[in-house]
Amino acid sequence: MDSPLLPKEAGKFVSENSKDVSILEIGVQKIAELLFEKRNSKELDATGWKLLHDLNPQTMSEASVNWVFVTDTLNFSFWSENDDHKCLVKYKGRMHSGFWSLCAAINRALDEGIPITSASYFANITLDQLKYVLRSDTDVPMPMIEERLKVLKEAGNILLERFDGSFLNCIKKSENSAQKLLRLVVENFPSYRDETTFRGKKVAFYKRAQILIADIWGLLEGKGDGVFHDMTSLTMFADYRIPQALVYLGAMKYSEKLMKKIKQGTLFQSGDCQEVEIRGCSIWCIELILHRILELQAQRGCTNTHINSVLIDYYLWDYARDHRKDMADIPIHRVRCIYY
Ligand SMILES: Nc1nc2c(c(CN[C@H]3C=C[C@H](O)[C@@H]3O)cn2[C@@H]2O[C@H](COP(=O)(O)O)[C@@H](O)[C@H]2O)c(=O)[nH]1
Repeated sequence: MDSPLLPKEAGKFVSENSKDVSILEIGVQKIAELLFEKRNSKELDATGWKLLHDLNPQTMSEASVNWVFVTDTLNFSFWSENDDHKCLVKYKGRMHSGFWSLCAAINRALDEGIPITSASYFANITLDQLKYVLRSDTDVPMPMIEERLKVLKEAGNILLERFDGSFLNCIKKSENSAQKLLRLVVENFPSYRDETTFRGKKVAFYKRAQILIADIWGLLEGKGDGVFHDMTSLTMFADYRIPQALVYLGAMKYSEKLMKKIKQGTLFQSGDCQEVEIRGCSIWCIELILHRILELQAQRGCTNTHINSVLIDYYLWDYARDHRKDMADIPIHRVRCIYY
């Protein structure tokens, strides 16, 4: 079977053949200038992963690496039909929603003495135990609990059988290459194989596999086992938040027909043509933004920055979370799948 186009090439191919999603140069330029001004801030630095997000582990350890692996194995589909009625998890006095509700639930379980990040535990976890770990503090449960159980147990058993129960052993096999680690993850863990076909070509977005590598890089601050000499080969992570931010900021545009479907709350299927166009154009849009930032740096003689698509993604994702209300009239596209 022919191997798929990897995310960067996939994004380029999709954007060149997209009918309902387009990239707007003026918005690309605007975001590039916004981020250029922030080039030396913590928001655009690997250390921001811990400094800006207190639910993320704050210590570099094997346990923290496995925390990242469990969290990114479950890092998908948190949206609810009604945004005013959704899963919330209370942790240390604060309510958390979406992706952060998952992190809060993992930390709550660990505080309760449940070894949720130990492969020997989560490889054999029962549905009732997982429901307890991920329990909501509202009457709306976290979506897709059955799928979460399946992918978590599968990942736990593979980690025990092939990597002696620790994701750190998988990282060590990558020889400090993000691309090698990407291959190891998608070859060994089926739930990370975020691949589809578009206009007759196999394309891969690998959203959870790439964010897993990026989160390890962030946790380890790009040091020691977290040194990846090819971090710039990773793309943004094609989820449902970044497209919303790109449309809101004027860097991407949906056709009238597509925007109408999204505003009606249409449930798209993973792999639908328009869903692939949204994800693929998001990837390519961020690549164009990165290219513009590098041009601005060259024009203005700034050479010391280390910007890449991962840091642009992290910034825009946090931006989308912080501007949820401002973006209310740009709804997310709805999909239920295990990939994002
Ligand atoms: N592109 C991109 N997608 C991301 C993330 C993250 C979490 N990363 C944070 C953790 C440490 C880093 O510093 C990041 O701040 C989650 N997601 C995706 O978003 C969706 C959840 O959205 P909501 O329902 O609003 O929570 C869902 O598809 C989830 O898979 C990211 O960073 N980039």
